[in-house]
Amino acid sequence: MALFVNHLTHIDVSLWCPTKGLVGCSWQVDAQLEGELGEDGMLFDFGEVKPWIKRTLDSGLDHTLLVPTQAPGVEVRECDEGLCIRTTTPYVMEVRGPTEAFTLLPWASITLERVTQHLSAQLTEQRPANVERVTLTLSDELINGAAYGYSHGLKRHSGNCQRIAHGHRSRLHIFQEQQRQPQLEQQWGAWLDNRYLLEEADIAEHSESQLTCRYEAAQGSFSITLPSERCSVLPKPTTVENIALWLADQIAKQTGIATHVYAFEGIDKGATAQASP
Ligand SMILES: Nc1nc2c(c(=O)[nH]1)N=C([C@H](O)[C@H](O)COP(=O)(O)OP(=O)(O)OP(=O)(O)O)CN2
Repeated sequence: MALFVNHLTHIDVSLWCPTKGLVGCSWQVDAQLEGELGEDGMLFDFGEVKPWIKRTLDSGLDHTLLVPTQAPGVEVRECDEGLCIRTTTPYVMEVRGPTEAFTLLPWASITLERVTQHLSAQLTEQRPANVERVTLTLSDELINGAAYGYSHGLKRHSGNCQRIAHGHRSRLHIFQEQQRQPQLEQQWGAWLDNRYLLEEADIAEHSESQLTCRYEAAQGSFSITLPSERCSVLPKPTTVENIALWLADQIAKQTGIATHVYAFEGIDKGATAQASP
């Protein structure tokens, strides 16, 4: 007997890719549970499936930086903040933060298949009575048009969004004169893809080649150093509201036309803002 729950939740993470560097991802989570029926005729109450799986993901891998510890040039060590991750390929990066802000995975690269198996095994190990096996399916949102992955951290967020390197993969909709602008969407989506977005006030060091962003948050001290060309600096916190406002403003100035932006933060949510040149 098997029970399924589709669209159970989303996972928003950043991962270190040996070819692309820091990549923001959002994955949809579907779940299947196999086992025996209890006396109540149920395998596991639907009302409990979702909170149980969501709780496990939220307190584990969600909103962390996934680090493939066997990837070339990746070094992990303990530091005053908790953990220090250093990379060399494809670029030099250093991230420091509390241990729970990272998920260390003993692999050469992070793939959706490996993460899916890892989480399914973890949930199966912690399964409730009646349940014999839990199988998750993780998938990227199907996006017919422009999309971009980005990484950031929100130091004032009371939850796990304060972690300095978590990310999202997001749609981008741009309207001018009430019409979608697919060319502008592609252009800005490509420019934003795999960027690190940060608030100007959090810049600790900035040279032509490297930028360090550092802040204190409720969970601890965080810092990230990476190539300046990979970063975009916003005047305010990198909430999706401010990203929408910032993009609308930049695009209106670039094109000289009033612009309306729908910025998504991962799957199915976001903010909208308008700006005039
Ligand atoms: N109004 C806003 N609220 C939040 C923002 C924001 O920009 N504007 N941003 C965040 C974080 O960046 C966070 O990464 C969003 O993650 P989310 O998946 O929404 O967080 P939850 O775990 O609470 O939601 P799920 O149901 O698990 O997807 C937070 N808030």
